[in-house]
Amino acid sequence: MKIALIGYGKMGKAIEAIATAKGHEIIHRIDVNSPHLLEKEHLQQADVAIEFTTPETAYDNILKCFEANVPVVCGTTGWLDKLPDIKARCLEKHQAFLYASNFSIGVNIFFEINKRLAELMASQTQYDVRMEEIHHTQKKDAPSGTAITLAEQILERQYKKTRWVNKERCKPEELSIVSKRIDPAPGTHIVTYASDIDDITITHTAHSREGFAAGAVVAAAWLNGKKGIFTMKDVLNL
Ligand SMILES: NC(=O)c1ccc[n+]([C@@H]2O[C@H](COP(=O)([O-])OP(=O)(O)OC[C@H]3O[C@@H](n4cnc5c(N)ncnc54)[C@H](O)[C@@H]3O)[C@@H](O)[C@H]2O)c1
Ligand SMILES: O=C(O)C1=N[C@H](C(=O)O)CCC1
Repeated sequence: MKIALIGYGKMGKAIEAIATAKGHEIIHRIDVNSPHLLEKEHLQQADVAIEFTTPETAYDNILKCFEANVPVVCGTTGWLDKLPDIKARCLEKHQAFLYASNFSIGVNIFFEINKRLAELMASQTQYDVRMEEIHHTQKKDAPSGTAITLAEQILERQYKKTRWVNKERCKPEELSIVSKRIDPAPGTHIVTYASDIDDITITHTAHSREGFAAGAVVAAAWLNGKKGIFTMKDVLNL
């Protein structure tokens, strides 16, 4: 599979290592210094594009992939206000798009556990739910995309909570997400249900970026040749 890497930072480099080891070919490494490689004539040489850049650049990069008729796997977080628009344009232009706030298999299983736990706790009103996420200090967005996914899963099932907030002290109807930035944390997510009697805590701790990168490569191989909008649930059959 010929891959165009859009974003050649920490994730781009981790993806390159895994994709190359699996026998895939990286035909473009695109970053802020090589914007010309985002032109159609270059992008269309790839079977699939993998986009890990910045909250400010993901939207335009994805549209360029659609213009070049290249399936795109995107892991950039912090731009989700534009996701409905990207999905509409993907369908309108008959393209292929797969977004995940977190590509690791472990986190995608954690998402399923989080949903089930939220369902079980919905009627246990003696517990109050809160969240914490810990990442490295270079991270641009807060809360993390993964934390937002977890929070939305809880909000869909916990009738006591009406919205998430990115602070510790909040109203009873708000779901607190505390963001900590500590090097070199690749990504830790903690969901706690606390009561006077006991606490239930679920935690996912990434030990490196390998899981995110490996998941993105699996997703890219899966998306190659398909049309439509997909998630990691489709890839992993969860
Ligand atoms: N979904 C996941 O599993 C997952 C995992 C880790 C990180 N992320 C997200 O991926 C994104 C990138 O993370 P990172 O740690 O690699 O960041 P990074 O800062 O190390 O790298 C970002 C790269 O994007 C490049 N870039 C900036 N503007 C660009 C543009 N217009 N076109 C092409 N490239 C451009 C930069 O040159 C840099 O190489 C972040 O949003 C992060 O939150 C997602
Ligand atoms: O390093 C990052 O940045 C990460 N971003 C994703 C998020 O925002 O959830 C996934 C974990 C690592």
